[in-house]
Amino acid sequence: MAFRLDPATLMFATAMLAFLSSGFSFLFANGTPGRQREGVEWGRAMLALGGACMLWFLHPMASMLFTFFFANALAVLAGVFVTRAFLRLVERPSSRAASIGLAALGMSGIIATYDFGAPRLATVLSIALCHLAMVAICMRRLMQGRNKLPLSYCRVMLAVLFLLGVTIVWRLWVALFGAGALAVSPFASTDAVLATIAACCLLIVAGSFGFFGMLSDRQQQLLLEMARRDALTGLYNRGAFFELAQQSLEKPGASCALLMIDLDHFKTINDTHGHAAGDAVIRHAARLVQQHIRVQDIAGRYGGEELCVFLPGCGADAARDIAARIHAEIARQSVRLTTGGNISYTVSLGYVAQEARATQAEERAPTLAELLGWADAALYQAKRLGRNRIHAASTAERGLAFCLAGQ
Ligand SMILES: Nc1nc2c(ncn2[C@@H]2O[C@H](COP(=O)(O)OP(=O)(O)OP(=O)(O)O)[C@@H](O)[C@H]2O)c(=O)[nH]1
Repeated sequence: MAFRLDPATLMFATAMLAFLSSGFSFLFANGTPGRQREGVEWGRAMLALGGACMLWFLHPMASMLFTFFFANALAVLAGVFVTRAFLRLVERPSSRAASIGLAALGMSGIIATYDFGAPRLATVLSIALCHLAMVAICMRRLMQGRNKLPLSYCRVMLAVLFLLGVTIVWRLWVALFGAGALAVSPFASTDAVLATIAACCLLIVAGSFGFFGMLSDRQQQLLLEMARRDALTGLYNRGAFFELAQQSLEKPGASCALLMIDLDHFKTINDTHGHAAGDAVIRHAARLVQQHIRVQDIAGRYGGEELCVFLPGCGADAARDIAARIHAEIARQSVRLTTGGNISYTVSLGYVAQEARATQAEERAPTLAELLGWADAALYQAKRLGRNRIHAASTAERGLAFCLAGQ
């Protein structure tokens, strides 16, 4: 017995699936910190797709305005929202103008048919072009952003989009060169029409699975990153700093440096301007430090008003340059308070630089605790010599820090 799906039943099932997926998308988006906008966009896409399928399903009992104009307009909107959701997912949100352009492309054929009596083929053509543009943009962006996205979900999404693209082209081909008017009706029981509705189901089920898989993975990464950051400054917290610096230190051979930065007379700033102003000063210093280091450097908040930076691959000269830049920039700038007025402040810096081990093979590599001890001893010297200065850990200070650590 030949098995054949009837388009109306398939359309009804697709509408129900889309509404279900839309509900889950909104729930998911609202339940995650920061109300994920890409989840909201996906929810809108599913709602529009469900609405379009439901209106098509109701075609025997509703007017052309609903079953043709609104239904096709919702199908176009679904494509626009899917594109917006993907672009947000890969952190390249689409502009309003681009979304309007995509919607206008899809709507042009619908308006030509409904208002100006153009053949229905114009509608099929404009919607197909709009949806093909959606598939092309989403696939391109997914390919570009695949290094940052979980590979398995990314593959699922690419496969779904590819199949969707193939069925759209097939349907367009049949509509252009196939069995005339029958081929363009969404209720024609042709293979191309059935395949298009089945591809919609695939987009809803496998597409939603892939999309939310990628979204929840990214959310997890975000939460992990937040747990490693200091809430006031956004730099790494003490634990994360130790972990990352230790990992970097374990890479064999290369030189490295460690910088300790302490705000001068910070208690006076707090006492004079209040704790909120003190917080603003710490944030300001952290921002300047972050601006003057390289991407591979690791900046952390060591405690209170003390910041630290691990500089992998940096010898003594480079470490001195970076310290000098931070020191000079902080002395040059002042913090503008929201309550009015400015605060000028200075910092003291201590650093230690460890040259590449290849040149001193006989020496044992220092541990992170030792580097921290030496940089701290250098910072103590900078404070003792009058503050607002940079001090490099000398051999004597290295010895002193060794003794203190050994006590
Ligand atoms: N506003 C604010 N103050 C903090 C924070 N953490 C630590 N402090 C304050 O920072 C001050 C540090 O004071 P001290 O250790 O005496 O250092 P200082 O006044 O900077 O003196 P020197 O370091 O010797 O120049 C203390 O009063 C702490 O209460 C913070 O997160 N926000």
